[in-house]
Amino acid sequence: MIRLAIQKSGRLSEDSLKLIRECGISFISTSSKLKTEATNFPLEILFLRDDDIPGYVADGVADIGIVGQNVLVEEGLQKLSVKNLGFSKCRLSLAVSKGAEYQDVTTLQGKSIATSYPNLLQEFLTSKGVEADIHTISGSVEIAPSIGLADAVCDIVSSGSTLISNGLREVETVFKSEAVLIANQNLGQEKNRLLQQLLFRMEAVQKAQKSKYVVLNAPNSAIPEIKKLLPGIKSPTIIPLAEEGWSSLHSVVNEDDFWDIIQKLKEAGAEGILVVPIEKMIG
Ligand SMILES: Nc1ncnc2c1ncn2[C@@H]1O[C@H](COP(=O)(O)OP(=O)(O)OP(=O)(O)O)[C@@H](O)[C@H]1O
Ligand SMILES: O=P(O)(O)OC[C@H]1O[C@H](OP(=O)(O)OP(=O)(O)O)[C@H](O)[C@@H]1O
Ligand SMILES: [Mg+2]
Repeated sequence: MIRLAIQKSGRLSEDSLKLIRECGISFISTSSKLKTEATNFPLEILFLRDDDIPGYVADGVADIGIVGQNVLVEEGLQKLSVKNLGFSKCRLSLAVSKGAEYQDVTTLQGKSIATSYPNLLQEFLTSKGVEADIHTISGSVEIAPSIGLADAVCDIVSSGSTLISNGLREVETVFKSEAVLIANQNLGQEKNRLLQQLLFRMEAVQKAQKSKYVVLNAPNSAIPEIKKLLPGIKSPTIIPLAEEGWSSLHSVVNEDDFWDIIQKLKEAGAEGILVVPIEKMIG
C-alpha cells in the first residue's frame, strides 16, 4: 500500500482528487474523514494542511504527496519533486498600495514586507541586493498595508482580484508555481513500483488533456495535403466513404496547434470536421 497526502480543503484539493479519479482510482471521501483507502488500487489517501505535506513526505509519514511548488521550495524540500501536474498555477508577487510610489525593487530598501513565504522572499531580495524587514504572518497577508503592519506584501496571486479588492498593485514576480507530485526518496521496491504505475497513469491523463481526436471528410484529391497537416500518433486513419471519391480521415492533434490546423484543414478542402475529447492516451 502506498500513502498519498493531499490538501484537505483549499486551492489544491479539487484538482488533486480529480487527478486521482482520472487515474481510474475509486475511493469514498467525506469532508470529516481525514484518511481513506482506495477500493481498486493499493492506495491510502491522507487529507492534510498543505504546509505539512512536504515534511510528512520527507519523513516518510506519507510516501507521496501533492503540493504547490511555492510551499515545497519555501520549506527547502524541492529535491522531493517528481512531476509537475499543471494545475493550481499561480505566482508569488510583491505588491504595494495602489497609490504608493514605486520605481523598481530598490524602492523596497529598508521597508517592511508582510509575507507567509519569508525564505522565497529573502532569496529574491538578496539576489537583487535589497535589504528589507520581513514580517512573517500566516494568512490574510493582503490586509497588512491598510492596517499599517507593513509597507508592502509578498503573497500568492492568480487572477489579481484579491490584490485589487485590497487596494494593492502588483510590482514584481518573485516565484512562479504549480502543483507538483512529490515522493519520499527511500520508497523501497514495492512502493516505487506503485509510484511508477501512478506516474504512468498520470502521464496518460495529461497527454489526453493536451490532445483532441479529429474526424473529417475530404475529397480523395485533398488527402495528400491533409495528411501533411495531420501526422497523428503515427499517421492518420483513412476510411473510404460510401460516396465515390471521398474519404473520412481520423487523427489526433495537439491542443496548442488546434485552431491553426483546423483553419488549414478547411482551406485544404476538409468538410464535416468533428472534434472529440480524448479520455486517456497511451504510447
Ligand atoms: N488563487 C490561486 N490560484 C491558483 N492556485 C493557488 C491560488 N492560491 C493558492 N494557490 C496554490 O494552492 C496552494 C494552496 O493554497 P490555499 O490558499 O488553499 O492554501 P492554504 O490557505 O495555505 O491552505 P491550508 O489550509 O491547507 O494550509 C498554494 O500553496 C498555491 O500553490
Ligand atoms: O489573485 P487571486 O485570484 O485573487 O488569488 C489570490 C488569493 O488566493 C489565495 O487565497 P485563498 O482565496 O485560497 O484563501 P486563503 O487566504 O484562505 O488561503 C492567495 O492566498 C491569495 O489571497
Ligand atoms: Mg497552508
